[in-house]
Amino acid sequence: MKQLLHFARELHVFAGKILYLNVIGMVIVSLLEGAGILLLLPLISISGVISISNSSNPISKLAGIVQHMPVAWSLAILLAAYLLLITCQTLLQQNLNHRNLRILMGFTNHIRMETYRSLLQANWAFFMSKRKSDLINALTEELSRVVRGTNLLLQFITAVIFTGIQIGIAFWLSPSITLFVIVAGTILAYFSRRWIKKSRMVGTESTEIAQSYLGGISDHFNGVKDIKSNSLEASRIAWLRDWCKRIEAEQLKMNAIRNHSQTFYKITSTFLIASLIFVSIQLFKAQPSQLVLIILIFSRLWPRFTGIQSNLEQIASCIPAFQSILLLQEESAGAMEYNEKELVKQSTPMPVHQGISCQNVYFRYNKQELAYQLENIQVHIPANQTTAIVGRSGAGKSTLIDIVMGLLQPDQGQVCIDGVPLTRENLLAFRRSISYVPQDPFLFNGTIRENLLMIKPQATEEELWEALEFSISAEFVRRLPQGMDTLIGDRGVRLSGGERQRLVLARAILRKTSILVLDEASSALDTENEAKILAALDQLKGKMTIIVIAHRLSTIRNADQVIVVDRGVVVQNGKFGQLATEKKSLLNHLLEQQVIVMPHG
Ligand SMILES: Nc1ncnc2c1ncn2[C@@H]1O[C@H](COP(=O)(O)OP(=O)(O)OP(=O)(O)O)[C@@H](O)[C@H]1O
Repeated sequence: MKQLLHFARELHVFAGKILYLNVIGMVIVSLLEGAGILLLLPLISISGVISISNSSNPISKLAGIVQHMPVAWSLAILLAAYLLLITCQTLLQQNLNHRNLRILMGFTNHIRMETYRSLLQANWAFFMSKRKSDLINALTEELSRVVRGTNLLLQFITAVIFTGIQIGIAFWLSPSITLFVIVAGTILAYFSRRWIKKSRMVGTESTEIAQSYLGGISDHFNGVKDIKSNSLEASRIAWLRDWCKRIEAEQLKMNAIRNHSQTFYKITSTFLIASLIFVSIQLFKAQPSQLVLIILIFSRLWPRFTGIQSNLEQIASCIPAFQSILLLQEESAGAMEYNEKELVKQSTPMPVHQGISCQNVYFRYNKQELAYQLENIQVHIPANQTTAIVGRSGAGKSTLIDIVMGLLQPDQGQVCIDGVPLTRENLLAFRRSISYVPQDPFLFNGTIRENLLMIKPQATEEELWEALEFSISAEFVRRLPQGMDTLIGDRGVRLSGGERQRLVLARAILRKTSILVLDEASSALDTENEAKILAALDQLKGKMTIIVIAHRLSTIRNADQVIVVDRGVVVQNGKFGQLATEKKSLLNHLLEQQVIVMPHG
């Protein structure tokens, strides 16, 4: 219940005054409904079905109001009052429904935004520890369950208010009978606890099942080429068949819980009404009119009461979704790289005058393991020069770049920019001065123009073409049927690997940052285009700090500095010409093989 209370509190903080107004509205609606029921009594009395005695109980008083009027008059007055009450109640109810929906949408959008914002502000290590599909599941399926849960919570509040007021009216009419029903209702609530508990357990299972579905489906579409070319269809079908069995079992279990509880509620309700009538007549000697009214009230009240029970069950099944969203928010807040204030404070890129240095940097991915992926790294990357990082596959090149960009935090040692340690105080400003071209470039499912403008929304047509020319993309873009407005498909699938890389380079150039980081960015290019890009990058020499993970001999020839990494340690560092002549060195060995390193994946 802790999580539910937390969300109820959040709902309270978010909606504040509107929530109170709605609660007042609900009280009025329930009072109107109660009054409508009370009006039925004088009507019954006029009709002569039941005669109201002249005793002093509230029912007799109510019936007495109209007893002395002519029948036609009293009937007309009562019916008009009844009509007015019901009209007011319906209109107010309609208005409340609309306001409740606004609270619901506003609140769930608030949770959505908060969760997404905290995810965006989380560090890279957090994302490496999470399954992508689990995060997607949280932002889609789990959030929609939170919407449902919030809706149920609002319904629950309404039901509790309605029931409370109707119990109040019933108490006014007959305290003893009402007390009897409250005791019976409490016993019913006590026994229904196990269904609430069971619903919650099945709800946890639903979260896991939804996660495994999304995980499996995204694995499928990420690896569809592998599946097709390696004939793995049968194993995928087997996976889906297993999943279908799980979801079927889960749904049946949920339905069984609902069926059992509903059957229990129905039978006990009937038993209770029967006992109520028996007790009223035999023990409390109730008047027929009082009995009719009590039955009237409770025949309306009971469905609400049992409604509250099933409402609680459904809320319980949504609690795991609340929990997982809350956990995600907590985890991402714990991994927060920067907050809103820092985002505003560090909005301008940080200039780098002397360079970036790693001082005694140690790093390991798994903090429980003894082995480090990077050990005692001491390197200086001078500003406005080109630094190439080389080494065998798995040597630690990408990890080193991630440390340099402040994506990963060293376990020991530090990264300094112009001698100033890279901390939360300057991380964002430093990151704003970097353009990064990864191994697997990220392109949106949109047009080439949209993909470029995403980086710099106010870029002019001239600037866009300039960036495309620089990255040797202008020619192929011109040849496309809609030029820059051509749709490039999911992650740019309609383009070749080399075209994708060149576009991402154009995007990086468009940002006009002072640091350009290329992680094996030219691997998918043919020799001719690679030569052109290298020539273009050469023009940037002295104007930009370029860090490149190099896989080909050609890439590092023009570098001002080469850093050779092996098994997490820097084994050589210096000018290419000098390092290449060192006999029996790793660089020499790699050069002899003509390929610096085979890219992984
Ligand atoms: N997320 C991770 N969790 C645990 N270990 C990791 C993770 N990423 C990389 N490693 C390990 O860290 C080491 C260095 O990996 P890294 O990706 O930095 O190598 P690399 O030199 O860039 O390789 P390649 O040239 O193949 O891309 C490898 O042993 C790798 O298995």
